Amino acid sequence: TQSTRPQRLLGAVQKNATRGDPCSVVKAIDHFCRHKEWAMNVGDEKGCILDSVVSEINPATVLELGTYCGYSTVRIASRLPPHAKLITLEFNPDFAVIARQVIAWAGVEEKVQLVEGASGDWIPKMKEQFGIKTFDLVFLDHWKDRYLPDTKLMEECGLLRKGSVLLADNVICPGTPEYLEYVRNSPRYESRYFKSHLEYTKVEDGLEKSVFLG
Ligand SMILES: O=C(NCc1cccc(CNc2ccc3[nH]ncc3c2)c1)c1cc(-c2ccc(F)cc2)cc(O)c1O
Ligand SMILES: [Mg+2]
Repeated sequence: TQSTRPQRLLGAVQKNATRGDPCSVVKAIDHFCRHKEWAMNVGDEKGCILDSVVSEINPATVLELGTYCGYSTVRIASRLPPHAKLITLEFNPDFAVIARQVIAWAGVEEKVQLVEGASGDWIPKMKEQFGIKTFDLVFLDHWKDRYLPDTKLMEECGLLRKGSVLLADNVICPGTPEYLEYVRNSPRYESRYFKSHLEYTKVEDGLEKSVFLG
């Protein structure tokens, strides 16, 4: 039977990356997606912006919405301080199966909790299920029409504190117009656009970094 693109991406990691070396996992995925098959990872160019935001915040608690194959999960987890926790939500079970193996190959599973399900169901349960008070960083990379409703839900559930950072992928391509309008016009956020390109292409895309002001 035919393999899926995530399965072929995992194969490239197992063939070309060194177990326990997150950087080699990231490089193997980028090489595969640039030279073999495009895939919707945040990619190397936007990934460097993600890295700098993570290093700047040095977060103790991170929420990632949209794991896919675990590429950004590995990038973030490999930069977290000891005892920091990254919770990553994935709705698609086939993606989750692959992501767990990519995360394990990179050797960052200690810092990562992959939860299968939808953001709308899990965000209200974060505090009771995982003992989370607030998130220092949220990386939004799931269904683009969920960015705004989930941001409002996180506000309502008290998961954001003064200084919490939202970092949103794909605000240009595929685009998240309602989300952008909200964070750029709300007095409760200080928002900034980091211009870049759609992963592995010359098409414009970028990340929006929005600090919650409380
Ligand atoms: O759409 C995108 N990603 C989201 C996505 C997509 C499919 C499935 C899932 C299922 N995972 C999922 C769902 C709901 C969820 N709720 N909570 C967790 C959670 C997890 C998620 C995307 C697309 C493009 C793109 C494609 C084509 C093109 F031409 C240009 C650009 C580039 C990207 O960087 C992208 O990130
Ligand atoms: Mg994305």
